[in-house]
Amino acid sequence: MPEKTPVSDILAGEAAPGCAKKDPILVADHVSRHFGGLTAVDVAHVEIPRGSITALIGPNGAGKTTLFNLLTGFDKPNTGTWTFDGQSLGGVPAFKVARRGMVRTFQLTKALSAMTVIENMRLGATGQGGENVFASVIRPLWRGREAEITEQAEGLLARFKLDTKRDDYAGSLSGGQRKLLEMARALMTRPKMIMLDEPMAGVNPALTQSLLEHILSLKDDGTTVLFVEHDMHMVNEIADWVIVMAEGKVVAEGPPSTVMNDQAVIDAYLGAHHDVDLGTIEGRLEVAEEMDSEAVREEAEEEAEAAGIPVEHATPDAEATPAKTPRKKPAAKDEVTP
Ligand SMILES: Nc1ncnc2c1ncn2[C@@H]1O[C@H](COP(=O)(O)OP(=O)(O)OP(=O)(O)O)[C@@H](O)[C@H]1O
Repeated sequence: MPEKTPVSDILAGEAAPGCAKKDPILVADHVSRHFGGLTAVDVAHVEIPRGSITALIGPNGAGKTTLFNLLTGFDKPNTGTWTFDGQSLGGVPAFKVARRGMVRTFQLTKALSAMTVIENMRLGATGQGGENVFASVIRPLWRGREAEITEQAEGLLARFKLDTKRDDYAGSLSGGQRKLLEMARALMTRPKMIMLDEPMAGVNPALTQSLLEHILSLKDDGTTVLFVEHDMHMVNEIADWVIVMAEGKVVAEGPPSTVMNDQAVIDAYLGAHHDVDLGTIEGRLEVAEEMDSEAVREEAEEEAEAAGIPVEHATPDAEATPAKTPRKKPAAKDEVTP
């Protein structure tokens, strides 16, 4: 398994929102997207380091998925320019973005679930997300390349241990197997950079380690990985670099060990928990658990001690829910856990 990339290999100067990288594969400037009166994304500048694993984190509604959609050509920005591997990509449609080496994964749609695993893989060769299945099937790219595409697909299925599922309907796969299929089909275009949208959502905890290893193996192959994830344990475990968004902007950047204790990050998460009573120690501990943040946890525990409240009392289910276990986002409705 690859070691974490040292910060000195990633960073060109000081770690700060929008900071320069030594070898960025993606550089974006003034990217904004408005939905009516709502500003979903308003990123002044961001750089993604080549050959590393970068996590994009932030509270719900921070704009992470919208930014993914913009950069990969699945949505159009109101303003902004960006380059990928030195080439301008603004305004380039999604399937061409994929051919230039940048792909994103998609949760399996109904149409894709009704196709077999191998058909999904063949479709991945077109760089389509799955919304326009029938148009992509007839793309001229197919002609004369079917045997080659099938061979490549079978190789990837073997790598992701899905070869025994080759002719099963994708909809019959477990949550973890679906995530592997999403990753495998994205690799059909042999991308330089892969963008994973919540790779851990809906995955049985027993399969998370194997999924993490598959993601690390992408880096081992020299592929740049950018992923959106709410599972902070995963972020700590595999990310070399973390970019934090809140209210459409990049609010912090750095290696996982420092970002989780950054005041701007803590504020962004705390501010997002309107449903949690942050005036209580229980509320603070709940947020600490979600962020996997020692700093927030220690602060809340100190407060509990000062107030003479035993921490076990402040967290009645502390034993049932170990502090290091982050809360998971619920699985998508159509996902079946193994
Ligand atoms: N097509 C759309 N039409 C209107 N508003 C949208 C649309 N897509 C996203 N938004 C809004 O833009 C904001 C950013 O959403 P986005 O899904 O990018 O956030 P996110 O950080 O990915 O959130 P989550 O972690 O919950 O997936 C939200 O307020 C969302 O409601």
